[in-house]
Amino acid sequence: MKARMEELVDAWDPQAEKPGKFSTDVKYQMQMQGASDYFLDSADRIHFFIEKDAGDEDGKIKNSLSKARSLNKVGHGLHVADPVFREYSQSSKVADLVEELGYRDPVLPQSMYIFKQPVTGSEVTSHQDSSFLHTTPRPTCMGLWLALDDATLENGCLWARPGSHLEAVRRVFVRNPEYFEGGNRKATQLVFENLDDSKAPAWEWEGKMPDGFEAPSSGLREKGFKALECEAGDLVVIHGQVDHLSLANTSAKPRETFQLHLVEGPGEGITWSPRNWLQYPTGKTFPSLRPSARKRKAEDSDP
Ligand SMILES: O=C(O)CCC(=O)C(=O)O
Ligand SMILES: [Fe+2]
Repeated sequence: MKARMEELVDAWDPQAEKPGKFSTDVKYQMQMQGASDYFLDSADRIHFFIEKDAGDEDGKIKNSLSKARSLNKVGHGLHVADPVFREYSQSSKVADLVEELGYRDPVLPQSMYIFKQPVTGSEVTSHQDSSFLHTTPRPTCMGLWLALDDATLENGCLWARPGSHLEAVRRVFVRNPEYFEGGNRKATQLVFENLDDSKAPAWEWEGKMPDGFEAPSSGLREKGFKALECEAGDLVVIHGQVDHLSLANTSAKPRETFQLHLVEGPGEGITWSPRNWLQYPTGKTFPSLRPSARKRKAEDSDP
């Protein structure tokens, strides 16, 4: 996967494509990423997003940085658009695991390759994945987070808050009806909508890390987070309601990961929210991880 990503980055022409910037800082997300069609169009494609500090005003990569070192992540369709990532994402190994975890008609809406660059890799603020990949009548999102390097306290490993999987989804990140239905082109394209803020920790609503970025480890532990250090090749399974985050990588070591997100599909009476930021082009559906669907596909392509 690392070797394949190097090839994809080599072939990427930032001048031609004008990379999007990515940050989980809420205000920034509304202004910059929310204003980017490149982000909205990335669902079934391979799009490149640079760190917010890696670009100038028009999104051009600063001269001091190579394109490879500027990247925050690549998404959100590696699992459909690239053969190497597709092979892993739609493998029996992944499908069997997901089935064992109780999914009956799982589909794969999204994948991401996160770089968390040495020294410049920024934090991912605390969130529940079901805010970004929402289903009704109940949330069904699950993340499969694969470490491609050892992930430690030093280079920005994951942190999660045990027990938070029992809490409600507090907000959803949706396409703004004012923009998409009301035709207000001055409105932001994406907005957070509150579902249940009764139990939300104050720091979440301020769009901050629980600790305000200072003395991270102790602040996080006080708020109930635990570090999930792991080795390259480990897979962390993240329930869609679990609060999780990662801190900036201030070390010289890389921390690359490949993430898959799945939800339960229509066979189980579950509907992908038409308001989710991520929507496939008309006529296309998310790839299925259901064993029967995968078997049929393998037979179809068997010469
Ligand atoms: O890799 C990270 O730092 C965070 C990733 C994440 O939030 C996810 O995979 O859901
Ligand atoms: Fe996440």
